[in-house]
Amino acid sequence: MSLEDLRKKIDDIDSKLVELLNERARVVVKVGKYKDKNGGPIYAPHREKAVLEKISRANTGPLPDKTLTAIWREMMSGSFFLERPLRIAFLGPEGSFSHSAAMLKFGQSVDYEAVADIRTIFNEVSKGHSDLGIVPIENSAGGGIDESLDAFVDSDVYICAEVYMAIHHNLLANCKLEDVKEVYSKPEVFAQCRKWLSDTFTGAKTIAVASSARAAQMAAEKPYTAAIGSTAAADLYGLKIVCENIEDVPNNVTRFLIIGKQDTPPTGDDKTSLLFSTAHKAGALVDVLEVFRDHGLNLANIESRPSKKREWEYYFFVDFVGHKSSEQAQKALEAAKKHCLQLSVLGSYPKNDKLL
Ligand SMILES: O=C(O)C(=O)C[C@]1(C(=O)O)C=C[C@@H](O)C=C1
Repeated sequence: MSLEDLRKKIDDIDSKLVELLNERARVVVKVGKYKDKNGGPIYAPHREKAVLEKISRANTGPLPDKTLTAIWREMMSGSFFLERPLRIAFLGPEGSFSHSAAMLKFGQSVDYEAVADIRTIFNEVSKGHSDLGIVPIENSAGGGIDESLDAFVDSDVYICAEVYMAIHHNLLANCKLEDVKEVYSKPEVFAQCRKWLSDTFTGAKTIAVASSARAAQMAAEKPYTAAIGSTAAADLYGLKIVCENIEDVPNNVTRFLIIGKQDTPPTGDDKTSLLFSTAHKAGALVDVLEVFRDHGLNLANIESRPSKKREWEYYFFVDFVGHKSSEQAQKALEAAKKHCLQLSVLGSYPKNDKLL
């Protein structure tokens, strides 16, 4: 067959695909009307998981799963647009890692709201100014993100989903490496590049700012300064990539949480996040953790933060594998409460959604 014939075939298939996509979209419009009438959140993470799994199972190739997943994520972004355009708050400005994660997860057909700090994301969602927010919670090399953990303590938002994204850091500047006098970034980013920074610079000062994208904006404005950030930030703010992939650990992954005011139903493959505090007495934390062991619930993560109310009193953040609605989880939560000053479930959500 000639190239022209092959391209004619592609054109015919494309026309059929457009028709099929719009046939799906017309059903989505009906789903939107149903939700309007009967209630129910526009974003349905449990259904999204089921759709993406079904697509992978149906895929016999030659397209890789990741291509189809990206297409379907974009299609579901279009679904939001048709049902009710969603507004999603992220740690801005544009070009931050949170922005990349948000766009990979929610696509091109939603509205994004860039805010200046993580607490504002919680406030925007809490007040209903944004439907959802995306917040970094943990990095594979640097550990917990304190600002996000602390914001959960006095917020009424829930966790409705989690996503993991590989993070590559770059030194961005408009001068030579040896001329850099100041380096801007987020404290957590410095922590992820600590070895590289100490091996590379003797004189340059590191200056902490609210986000890596804000750092890039600042480095673009002041001579002989650099930022550590994404390649997207370099493009957006007109900086050169002076050194690539400077993270100390090659598999540098950040876990982000999607926060909202909605609950996510079980999928059979879920995680639950808890926040609790215990009295400052010997064995108090162990008593709580033993409850989960005794109920056969596998703990996936534990973090602590000072309560800031009384010295040496802490808030604990624990994730277990399973959904809060299961009988096993209900019993464990009842029992755990007896050992806590206060315990709240931050949310149950589908486990382990990996972004490309
Ligand atoms: O099933 C729904 O609730 C929908 O809104 C449809 C749909 C889809 O396009 O398949 C869109 C968005 C949701 O997050 C999940 C699924």
